[in-house]
Amino acid sequence: MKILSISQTQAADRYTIEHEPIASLDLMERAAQALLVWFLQNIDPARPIVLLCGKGNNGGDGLALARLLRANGYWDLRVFLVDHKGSPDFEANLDRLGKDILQELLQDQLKQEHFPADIVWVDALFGSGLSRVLEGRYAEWIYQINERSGTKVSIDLPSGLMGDAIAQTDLLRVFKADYTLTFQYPKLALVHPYTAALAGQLEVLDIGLHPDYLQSAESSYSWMSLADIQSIIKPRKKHSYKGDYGHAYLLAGSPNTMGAALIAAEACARSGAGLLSLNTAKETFRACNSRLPELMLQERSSHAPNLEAYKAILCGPGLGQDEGVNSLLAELLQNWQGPMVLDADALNLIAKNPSYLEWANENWILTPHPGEFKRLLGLNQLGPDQLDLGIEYCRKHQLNLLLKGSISVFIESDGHCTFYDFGTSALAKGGSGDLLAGLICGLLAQGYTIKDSVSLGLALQGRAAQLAERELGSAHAVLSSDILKQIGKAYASF
Ligand SMILES: NC(=O)C1=CN([C@@H]2O[C@H](COP(=O)(O)OP(=O)(O)OC[C@H]3O[C@@H](n4cnc5c(N)ncnc54)[C@H](O)[C@@H]3O)[C@@H](O)[C@H]2O)[C@@H](O)CC1
Ligand SMILES: [K+]
Repeated sequence: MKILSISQTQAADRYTIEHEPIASLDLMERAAQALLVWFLQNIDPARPIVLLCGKGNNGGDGLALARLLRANGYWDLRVFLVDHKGSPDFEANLDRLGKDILQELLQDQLKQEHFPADIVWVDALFGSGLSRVLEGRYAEWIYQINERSGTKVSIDLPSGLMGDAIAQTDLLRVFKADYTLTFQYPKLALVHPYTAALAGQLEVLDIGLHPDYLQSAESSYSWMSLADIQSIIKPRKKHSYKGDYGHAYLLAGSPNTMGAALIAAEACARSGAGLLSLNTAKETFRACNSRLPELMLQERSSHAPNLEAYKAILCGPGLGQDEGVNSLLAELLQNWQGPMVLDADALNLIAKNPSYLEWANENWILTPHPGEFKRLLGLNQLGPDQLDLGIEYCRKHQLNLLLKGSISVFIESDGHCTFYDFGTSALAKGGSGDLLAGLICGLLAQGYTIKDSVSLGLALQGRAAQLAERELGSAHAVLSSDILKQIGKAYASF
């Protein structure tokens, strides 16, 4: 699914209104119906709800939703208005709403009034029409509400977030949503690593914008959903043997950090790779054999072996950064032309030796977490320009980079970005990155393309984590070892 700019978003609305055709007010009603369905599925009608409505069409959505909520049994409703005059669709919806639940939003109201702790705040102040940072009473309201408890739901965009003007965002002047219900497709600010956390959990609601516009619109950003994954998976053939599924080669582990290598190796094997060799420290062989007897072990030396037999390589998990490892890595980077995942210590060594990037090519996939990303790019902190800097880095060195996070971004060597929201909080633990790197390497070994390996790897990791969480009852308790055991069920779930 493409991610469109705000001007394209506005054009998509106009195109739909003209070509479906549909009246703008009816399109707003369709949007409100989609919002209502989400509320019916997620919010108990007994809870108190306050809707904050601006005077543009985002406020109009809020008014239309308030009317539909009321008609569907949500009785404890209040609507705060910032103005009675606004866009035509806002005013039309204002006329349709019972006056008894309307109230003017006063300057200090949110600060002074008592609101119950289980309240649901609906933010319909600003959506895609926001053109500058919030100031004055708007900034004050956002500040006051962010201090309040309750469940916070934003319509289309959290107010204060400019859909695609990331650099202009003031993080302290944005409504901090628990859920953002956005229309038709995500906007860049909802998935961008600098601002995504402000949107909370993202829900994309289909409001039937015209498919012809969406198809023809150009964008270098896209969004992948789990529904897109099934078509990627290659079935395993009955008449096949291990050689059909590729031989993966792992350069990973050292005596103190074998766990990372073993997690990556097991993930690689469970992804379906036919054969798996691990180049690691000799003194760990006994542990490797007992934990994963499927492994073929190769004693570490400071020279790379003949790599002809292998289809894909993973370097990094638990590798360490000593001189022997460094020269072995350099040799691999220089000589191997096939698909390769570079993670953890391999990234740290590249950050220390930027000249290695001269050997980079389109088969490299760097998989940094934000700390490693900072080191690779030589940044002190990650600001609003982090994605642009990542794109520049990939284009310059002609490599691919997966920036891992609660929403991960895959930047291809041509600068195209794909965003993935497949993670769960169970993955916020050591071992998750090793597991993902192993999955991607195993998929590459089986002949999946670079992009498909990344997409399927993230999907398997995310789904397996969800399944482990369900089995154990809580995200807190999930370990990488639990996630590894769910990879089979994750495959079956697509
Ligand atoms: N037919 C359509 O175009 C549809 C629009 N929809 C809704 O319409 C929204 C966009 O509506 P609008 O374009 O009216 O824009 P908004 O409702 O986001 O707000 C625009 C208003 O805010 C003012 N404004 C902008 N920045 C400001 C600032 N920093 N401080 C104070 N005022 C500021 C503008 O002058 C304008 O009056 C979408 O986000 C979505 O919620 C949906 O109803 C779906 C259909
Ligand atoms: K909003």
